[in-house]
Amino acid sequence: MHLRMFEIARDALNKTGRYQVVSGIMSPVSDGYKKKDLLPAKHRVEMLKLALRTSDWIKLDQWESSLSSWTQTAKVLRHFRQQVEQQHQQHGEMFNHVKPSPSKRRKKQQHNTVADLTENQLPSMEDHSENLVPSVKLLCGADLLESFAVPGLWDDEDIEYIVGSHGLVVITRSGSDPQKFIYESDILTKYQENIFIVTEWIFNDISSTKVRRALRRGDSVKYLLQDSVIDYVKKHQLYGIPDNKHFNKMMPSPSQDTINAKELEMDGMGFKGGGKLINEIAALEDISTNPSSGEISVILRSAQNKSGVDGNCISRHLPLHRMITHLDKKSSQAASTQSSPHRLDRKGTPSPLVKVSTTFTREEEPEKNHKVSCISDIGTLVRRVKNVRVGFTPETRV
Ligand SMILES: Nc1ncnc2c1ncn2[C@@H]1O[C@H](COP(=O)(O)OP(=O)(O)OP(=O)(O)O)[C@@H](O)[C@H]1O
Ligand SMILES: O=C(O)c1ccc[n+]([C@@H]2O[C@H](COP(=O)([O-])O)[C@@H](O)[C@H]2O)c1
Repeated sequence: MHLRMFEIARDALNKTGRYQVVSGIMSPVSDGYKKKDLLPAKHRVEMLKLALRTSDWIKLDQWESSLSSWTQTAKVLRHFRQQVEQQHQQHGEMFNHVKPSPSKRRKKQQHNTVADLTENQLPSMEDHSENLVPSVKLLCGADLLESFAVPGLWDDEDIEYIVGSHGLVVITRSGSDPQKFIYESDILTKYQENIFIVTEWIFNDISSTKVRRALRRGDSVKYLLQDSVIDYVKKHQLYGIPDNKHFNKMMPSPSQDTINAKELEMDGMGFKGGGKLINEIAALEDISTNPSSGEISVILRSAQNKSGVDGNCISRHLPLHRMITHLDKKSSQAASTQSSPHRLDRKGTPSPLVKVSTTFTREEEPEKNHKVSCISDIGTLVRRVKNVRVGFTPETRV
């Protein structure tokens, strides 16, 4: 949501026609902030780098995080203003996407020097010339605005400086009422012209605390964080994620998922990104269940290898050490016979051909791995069998 906030704010400001947002700056707090669960800046910075790879306008700035002690937000904003002014002097045109006409530009050059600008002014579309220095505003959620009222948390003069000299862009958050909060605060009411409230209608009650909690519990956070960030968290065992094989299999690498999806287009074998994928065509020969033990067996017969040890086809139990990522019934020559699991039970019915894709990760040798990580299409079959529990015992067959 920290990244979404930038997008929401940019849209809202640009739509007014009075602003053109030229850049977003993400400034991770220093380790000196000592907030509970705050990871070392080194990791937070790396995760941000990964998360920001897909943005061409939100930039990571490491100045604040590189300091050993915590810096108040007012000072951080002052720092960025100075930086923006410096950059503007050196490469003024970098902030200009819309070039005014030469006559207009001359006029602006005469009147809009850095000193002419009030500190909280952002360049409007009309005034968009190289002589306008972009202003720096603090982007926050409504809860941060409301934290201004927490006794002893913020210095009054800092609040005045932040709101009076820079300005705020506040994204609404469930449970908050920024308008009311501003109304009840004398200082905020005084500078309310500088507070831009953006009502976000696509409510998203996500919070870092909740994401960290999910990670700690080994729950999936896919689609809440970028895949690359999830991989980083896993690799470095951050946020107390369970360091055990069970967890690793319950939350397989998202990048691996992507690779598998691509690989599924092709038949054959391959190693990519640390994972080994085997696609094979097999005949679904039998599915049987044992309600008392919870055991489920699927017997597949390799369609390629017709010469079995006993002279028949090789029947293969798919043990749980395999992660069945895909059981493609569309490739079946007799897909319709699969609609009823009872039919599958009956020996002698034509064996439907299925395409099975299994994935092993390099670190996890299949022989040692006895737990199911993911069952996709076969789950439909399994759900139809009443009173069957999928067990996680080494003997269980799927
Ligand atoms: N879902 C959200 N909607 C609007 N603003 C948000 C949301 N999540 C975070 N923010 C804002 O992001 C900024 C960074 O805050 P912070 O790091 O405390 O995020 P958080 O997700 O609320 O974290 P935590 O759960 O640890 O309090 C704050 O201004 C906060 O208001
Ligand atoms: O400057 C202050 O007095 C101040 C007081 C409280 C919080 N902040 C900043 O607010 C940001 C969010 O803080 P938090 O604790 O809500 O994650 C973080 O960048 C802090 O440095 C800043």
